[in-house]
Formats: sequence, C-alpha cells, structure tokens
Amino acid sequence: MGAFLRPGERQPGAFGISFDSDRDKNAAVVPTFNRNEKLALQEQRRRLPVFQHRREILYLVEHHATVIIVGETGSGKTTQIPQYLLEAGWCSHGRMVACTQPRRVAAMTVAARVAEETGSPLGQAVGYGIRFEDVSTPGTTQIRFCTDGVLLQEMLQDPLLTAYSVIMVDEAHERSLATDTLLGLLKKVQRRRPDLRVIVASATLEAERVAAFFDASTVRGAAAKAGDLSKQPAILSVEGRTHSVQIHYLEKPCSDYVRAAVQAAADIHREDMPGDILIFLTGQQECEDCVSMLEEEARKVRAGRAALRLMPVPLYAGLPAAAQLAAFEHSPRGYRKVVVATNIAETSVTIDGVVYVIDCCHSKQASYNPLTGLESLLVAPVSKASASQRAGRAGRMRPGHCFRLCTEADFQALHDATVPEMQRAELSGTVLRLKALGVDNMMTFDWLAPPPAETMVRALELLHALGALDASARLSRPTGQQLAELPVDARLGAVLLASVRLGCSEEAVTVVAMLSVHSVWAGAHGERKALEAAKAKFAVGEGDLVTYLNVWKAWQDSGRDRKWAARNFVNHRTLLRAADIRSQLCHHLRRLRIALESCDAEVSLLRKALTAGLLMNAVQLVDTANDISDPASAGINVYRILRSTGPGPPPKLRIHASSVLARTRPQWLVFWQMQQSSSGWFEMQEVTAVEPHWLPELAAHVYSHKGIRS
Ligand SMILES: Nc1ncnc2c1ncn2[C@@H]1O[C@H](COP(=O)(O)OP(=O)(O)OP(=O)(O)O)[C@@H](O)[C@H]1O
Repeated sequence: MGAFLRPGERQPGAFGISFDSDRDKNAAVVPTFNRNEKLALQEQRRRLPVFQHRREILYLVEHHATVIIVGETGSGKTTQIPQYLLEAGWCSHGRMVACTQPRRVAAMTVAARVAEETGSPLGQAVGYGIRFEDVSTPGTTQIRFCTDGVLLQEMLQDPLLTAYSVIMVDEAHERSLATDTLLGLLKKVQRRRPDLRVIVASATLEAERVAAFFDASTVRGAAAKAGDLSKQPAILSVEGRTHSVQIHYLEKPCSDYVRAAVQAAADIHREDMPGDILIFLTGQQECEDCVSMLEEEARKVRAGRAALRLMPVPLYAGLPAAAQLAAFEHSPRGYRKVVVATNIAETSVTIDGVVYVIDCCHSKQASYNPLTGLESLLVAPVSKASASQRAGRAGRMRPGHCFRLCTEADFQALHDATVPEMQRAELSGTVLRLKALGVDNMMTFDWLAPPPAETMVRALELLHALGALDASARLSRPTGQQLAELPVDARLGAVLLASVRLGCSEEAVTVVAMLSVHSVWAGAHGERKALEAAKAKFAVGEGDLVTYLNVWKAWQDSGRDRKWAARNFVNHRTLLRAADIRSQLCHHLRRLRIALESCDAEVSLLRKALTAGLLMNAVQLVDTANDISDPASAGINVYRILRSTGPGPPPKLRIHASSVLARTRPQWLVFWQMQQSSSGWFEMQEVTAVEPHWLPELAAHVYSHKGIRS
C-alpha cells in the first residue's frame, strides 16, 4: 500500500497524525448511561448543532406541511428532531412520529440510542420496525424508527398513515427506490391529510429540488408568517458540525483495496494511535476476507505501548440482527475493534469509539438494463456524497480521520451524487406496491425523478408473467394481492405461491429464506480449494438452490451447531438470519391462510416451483463447440435467454464459477442473481436445472411449446 497524504502536504510517520494521546485515550471511555451520567447525556444533546435550531424547527413544522432540513453528518438530525417533536406534543392523542431510514441497521441502532436518551426501554416510548421485525408497542410507542420499505408496507393496511402525525424521511440523499416512492406517496397523502407533516432530512440533499417537488414556490428559513398552515415547503440549513474529520488520500492508486485496507488498519494499530477503526468495503465476501486477513494480522502485529489486540468484527446485511449489533458493542478492555462493513454502515449510524474510517471508495450497485431485462450487481466507485457520509462516521464523539484508498485526483473525478436507484434498478417490486395502493397509471404518478419508460414496461411484463396483473393491468386477485403482501421480491413470492399448489412449500420457504440473505458459503481468503471440497459434499445436479436445501437440512440435523458450520465452510451467522426470515415468512403465509406442506424427496416439485417464480430468467445452453464466429466463447459455457430481449445482439450469459453447476452445464436453467464480469459477460449465480416443458406449462402466456425445443 502507498502512503497517505494530507491535502497539499507530505506527512512524517505512517500517516503523519500526532495525537494529544492522553486526552484522546480518555475520550475512548464510552458513556454507560447510569443515573449520574444522564445529566451529562442531556448536556451532550444540547451541545449538538441542531439544538440551536430547535425552536425554529418546531416553528416551521407547526406552520409548513413540508420542511426540508439539511445539516452536516453528526449534527443531530436523526436522534434529536423526533425528540423535539415528542417534547412539543406531536405524539399526543395516540399518534406517533415516524423517522424512516434506508437501512435496517440504522433504524435499530438509532432507536436504541434515542430510547437511552429518553430514558425508556427500547420498544416502549421509542421503538423500531424493520422487515421481519417489529420492536414497538401499539398505544405506547411515540417515536418509531423504521426502514422506508416498512412504512410502504404499512401503507397497504393504512394508506393515509393515520397512526402518524409527522413522517421524517431521513437520509433522503440516498435516493433509494423506497425513499423516492415514499416521497411521491407522501405528497399524495398530504392532499387527503392536511394535518400530516413531512420532514425530509439529509446531509447532502438537493434541497431546492425536493422543495420544488413538494410545491412550486418555496419559503426560506422562518420567513413564513405565523397563522395558517403553509403548503409551501420550508428549507432549513443546520450549520456546524460537532468534530472535525481529517481526510487522507493515497499517494499512488492501489490495485487491491482489501489488502490496502488491512495494511492501513495494521499501520494505525502499529502506530498505537487510540480509537477503533471502521473499514468500508463493497460486499459480504470482501468483508469476510478482510476479517480473516485482520485475524492473521492480529496474530503477528504486536502493538506498541498499549499492547492492544485487534478485534475484527464484520457488519453486512446478510448477518442476523444480533451479529450486526455486535459491531456496536464497546471494545472489550485490551482490544481495538475494527468493524469491517459494507455501505449499510454509511448513513445515520454512530459506532461508538470509531476514530478512523478507512474507505475503499467503491460500492456494489444494482445496474439494470431494460433492453435485456437483466439486472446485475457492479462494483463501482462511490459518489462524493457517499464518501462524505462514510467520512462522517468518524468524528462523531471526537475528532476523527478518514483514509480514502484512492488518490486525491481520482477522488475529485468522482460524481457528486449517486444516480437515484429509481433510474438504475429493476422496478417490479415498486410497481407491485403502487398497484396495491391503487396507483394504476405509473406514467402519471408524481415521481421525484421519473424512471425510464422501458424499465417500467419491463416491470409490467414481469408482473404480468407472474400472474400478478389482470388483462387490464390491475392487480389480480388473489395472486397479485398476495404477492404485494408477502415481504419478499415478487419473483420469490411467486415461488412460494406456486409451491403451495405443488405441495412443496416447506422446502420453498427454506430456499426463499436462504435467497433473502447473501452468500451461504463462508470461504475465507486462501481457502478456496477447501471451500470447493466442502461444497461438493452438499452439491447436487439439480443446482445451487437444491444444494442450499441440503445445507439447511444438514445444519438443522447438527442442532444448528456453529462448529459444524465452520467445519463445512457454511456461514453460521447467515444461516441464523435465514432461520429468522424463514419463521417470519411462515407467519406471513399463515396470515394468508396458506398451510405448509413438504414434498420430502420429490425435489422436482421444488424445481418446478422455482421455475414458476424465475420464469423470466430461463436460459438454454448454446452449442459453442464449433462456434467460429466468436472464438473467445467457443467450447465454454454460453447460454441464451429464452424470453425476448429486445433489439440488438442477445446478451452473452454463462454460469458463474461459484455455482455447483459450473462444470456440468445442464441444457436448461433458471437463475436468480446475475453479476457482470469486467469482460462484459453476464454471469448467472444460484442456478437451478429445469425441464423445458415446464415453461409453457407454467406460463403459456410467455412461452409456447413450439418455441421451447430441446
Ligand atoms: N449510539 C450512539 N452512541 C453515542 N453517541 C451517539 C450515538 N448515536 C448518536 N450519538 C451522538 O449524537 C450525534 C448526532 O447523531 P445523529 O445521528 O442524530 O446525527 P445526524 O445529523 O443525523 O447525522 P447523520 O446524517 O450522519 O446520521 C453523533 O454525532 C454522536 O455524537
């Protein structure tokens, strides 16, 4: 790894950072919130920049239907504004204040912090709601943190969100699908509910644009006259941040940012600089690789005076809630915590003790091509807005440092903001939700930024193929209605509904739960061969998803034994999360009055149910042995997608090397995920071998027997 530079300066030492070490070490002591410290906590609340604006915020919320609040990371927007609203009486008459977050880990941890600040147990006055988990008490909870997806799901039961007096849409700059959809719907709800207040908050939001969306003319600050409620949105800027974060860049670009991150963490540790470390990487596998490299490092690195030991802790979406919360626990005495996270730790969260952020400056982003109808995940550079959110995770309790694993020149070339997900993602889930809420014409819906028309058409096609829409493109009953109510991707919902008809719902619900978490396998860096050998023990010719079922059964037979999982290169934490999701899904199916049934050894029924959900992802092997038109693809696995893919050359697909079918290459497949390789191949992950005649049997409106020939 190259050395880091401070802007315009060459620094001595590893990073050139010198600390007033005694003071900083003392600052690492974390508040425990005993009775004596409660006053200090209240004092800390008053020191946050947002406190200076408390009265102004309450005034604006009183007088404006919509308030847009822009403030630096750490200024106190998320934790304080809901409390100000509670104190000002916005939670009387049994109504709640909701604060939405794009990610569940933020909803959980911010709720825990605010519960502590208000002095009530979590789940009472302050609660949270995330997919598959609700920690709140009806009639008692006053402030509810939830993911924006959960609020959208709640709208199916309560379209006007009558349980809430104020909805604060936080971190709106992320422009997630759910955030953008929610903003459009809130604008509609406001017309029917003039009493509802909407706050849109972010550190780096295009405030004027959001204001223009909510109304054509805008009032600045507290310029509105007292009196009637103004429909014009108000914009408020919260100036000032609590602590400074010094940014460092690499002297030269690095080719392997995982290694560079490990090196940077080891250097901080060797220098004996006080404070915990937070590393941002792009995905689960990178995080697990980095954790095992850090464990190795921990064995060889001898820290200096403090003789601390490195304690790496992963933090990614596929972990069960309890494992995610481990990243937020205080480092045990004698240890320095290194949290290795994906972008789920990018916004809203405060990891107490973190002084250093190491940012790989990349993230995994969904990329959808409406022409081919294929969505893939791409590792791409982050935007400056994302990088500044990441840097904002340091400096929350005291001054911090952010080490960006790129040169300053490369950083300056990054985009200012991330492209809204609405413009680059597959939209069937969004369309399904809107249809369930009675929004039938997608083209006339009020979008903050309208999605591409082709993407919308593809989404309608998929929903039609799944039987979710009737002939007039309205939600079908019961299929469309049930799919909208199931808290999973529409395709996975269709797998579940088909499995009920086919008598294999016990197995399907397991597979769907395992697909809702990320990789089931736990292969650390340098253990690829051993992982492949372990996989081979469970692998079956039917494909990855039936293999998952075998893994699940064997893990259950072991009594969910952690050691069994480690021996078999199975990610125990991921399976625990899948188990959580499985039981929630069973609960949802029971609510829809669907009984579970097992097909025992008849896995062809399960494969057929999977085909019913993934039918738009059906592919056929192309004989390339004699293909001289494209010598690069001759003799290797090349598949063609069976449904139409629009004009232009058909996309080149192949099975990803991680699949258990990568070598056998069956003639007909359906796939779940897709990844695009640097050489332009679409690589299919989590594939299942299918019988071709199932396609016209299951979806005569998409496939004809004539078109499907072996
Ligand atoms: N779990 C926590 N433990 C300790 N301190 C915390 C915790 N959560 C928040 N804080 C303190 O409260 C401050 C304000 O946090 P808050 O999340 O409200 O800021 P914000 O303006 O919403 O920032 P961001 O946009 O980055 O989420 C933090 O800088 C930190 O000092």
